Amino acid sequence: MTANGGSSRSVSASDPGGSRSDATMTDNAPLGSPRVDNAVIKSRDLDVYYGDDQALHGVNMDIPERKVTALIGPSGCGKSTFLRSINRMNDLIDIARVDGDLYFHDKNVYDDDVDPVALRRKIGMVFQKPNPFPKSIRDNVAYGLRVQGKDDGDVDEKVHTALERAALLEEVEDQLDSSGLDLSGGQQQRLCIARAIAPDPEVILMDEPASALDPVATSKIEDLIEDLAEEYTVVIVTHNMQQAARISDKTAVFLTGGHLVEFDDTNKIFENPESDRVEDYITGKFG
Ligand SMILES: Nc1ncnc2c1ncn2[C@@H]1O[C@H](COP(=O)(O)OP(=O)(O)OP(=O)(O)O)[C@@H](O)[C@H]1O
Repeated sequence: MTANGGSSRSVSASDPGGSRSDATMTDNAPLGSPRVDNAVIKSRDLDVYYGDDQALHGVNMDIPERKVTALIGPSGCGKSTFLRSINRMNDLIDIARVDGDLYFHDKNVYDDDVDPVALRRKIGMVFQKPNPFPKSIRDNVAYGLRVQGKDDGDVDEKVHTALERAALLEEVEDQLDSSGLDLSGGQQQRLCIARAIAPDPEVILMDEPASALDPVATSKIEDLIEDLAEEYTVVIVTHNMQQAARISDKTAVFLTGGHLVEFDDTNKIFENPESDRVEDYITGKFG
């Protein structure tokens, strides 16, 4: 896959159309319980390359609906690469190439007829550093609606609803026309979350959303993520294992070289992982 839209993904011989609804997990499945009943996203033998370097190796994973799934592992193991492959943000990296399959509701997002922009309407993203626009609070959230073509009807009502869902409304209700840049870091991140949820996506991808925040702001974001999972499917990359243990339902552990080693209920991963290497990582023997 390249930024200019050319897809170089390979298509398996057993699946010449590039799409299959059964999405059977292969022998390459990680340890643990990688299959879930209510999966919204399924990756099957997903490889990602940057030029000649392979960043992900045959990732097989089911992501359950309306739960928080945490992606953890040491630096450079491919967590962000996997996250970005879900809504094809890797398309924006010239040298990135994807092999294998990534299903969203049983549709392979790498099929030729999938429009990545439309896909990102359904699968929104929040980044590590809060990145509000130099616009008013109202316009920051309304921008999310405009970009997604959902600025028909009552924009103000939608802005209010998104700010409320992002647990920010009470703090900014009287200053909707002030700049988003005047908010604290934690408020800016909740503003970005409001912008992401305003168009009402199904899935929210979060790449270390609290790593730039102080403990109080982090705690608010963690509470918010747990609340969001009542309505949305949340996938979060975090370096903070306590955070993963606190807020996630499922945890995927990637280890060096871009391998998904174990996937299971979060309690199981933190209390009784199957892999010795995962146990060593969880207990801080390497990081
Ligand atoms: N845009 C890029 N161009 C080239 N190589 C990249 C790019 N992004 C990531 N990589 C490489 O892919 C591998 C996985 O990186 P990735 O950022 O996905 O890991 P990560 O687990 O999220 O790391 P971290 O925890 O440090 O953010 C690394 O070797 C990295 O150097």
